[in-house]
Amino acid sequence: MYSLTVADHVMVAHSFKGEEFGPAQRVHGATFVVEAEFRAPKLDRLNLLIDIAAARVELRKILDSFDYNNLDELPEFAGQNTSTEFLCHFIHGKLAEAIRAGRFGEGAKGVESIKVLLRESPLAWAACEAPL
Ligand SMILES: Nc1nc2c(c(=O)[nH]1)N=C([C@H](O)[C@H](O)COP(=O)(O)OP(=O)(O)OP(=O)(O)O)CN2
Repeated sequence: MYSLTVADHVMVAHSFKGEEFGPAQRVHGATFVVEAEFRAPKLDRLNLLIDIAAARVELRKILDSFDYNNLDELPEFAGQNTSTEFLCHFIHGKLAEAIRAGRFGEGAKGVESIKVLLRESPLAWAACEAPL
């Protein structure tokens, strides 16, 4: 199995509902480092898993849809606790959609699974991994 990972980052504000969150019930900021790992059992005719530039562009587009925003105010996230885990799943869904829509090009047809990992600090991170 091959894997290819691209990374970027996103800056947001958000708050959480639930006493379990303590001070994080108040609006606070977060800068997430985002890693998207694509896996495929074989390479395309150019010996690529997917084109790195295409992957970076698509990941950036997804992050731009909520970068520098208060997630509490975006209809897309209404009623959700936008936890690190939740955002991993959200980004995973958007990347899977982009691959299915052919926005990663022909080579991406071989991609079997994606893992999205978000680091919310050097001490804590979460990931969501699922087949396409
Ligand atoms: N499973 C998760 N737990 C928490 C997340 C998360 O995304 N997934 N996020 C937060 C907060 O947004 C923030 O990152 C940390 O808030 P904080 O209140 O400092 O929480 P800590 O658990 O680190 O520390 P406390 O001792 O509870 O204050 C919180 N949890």
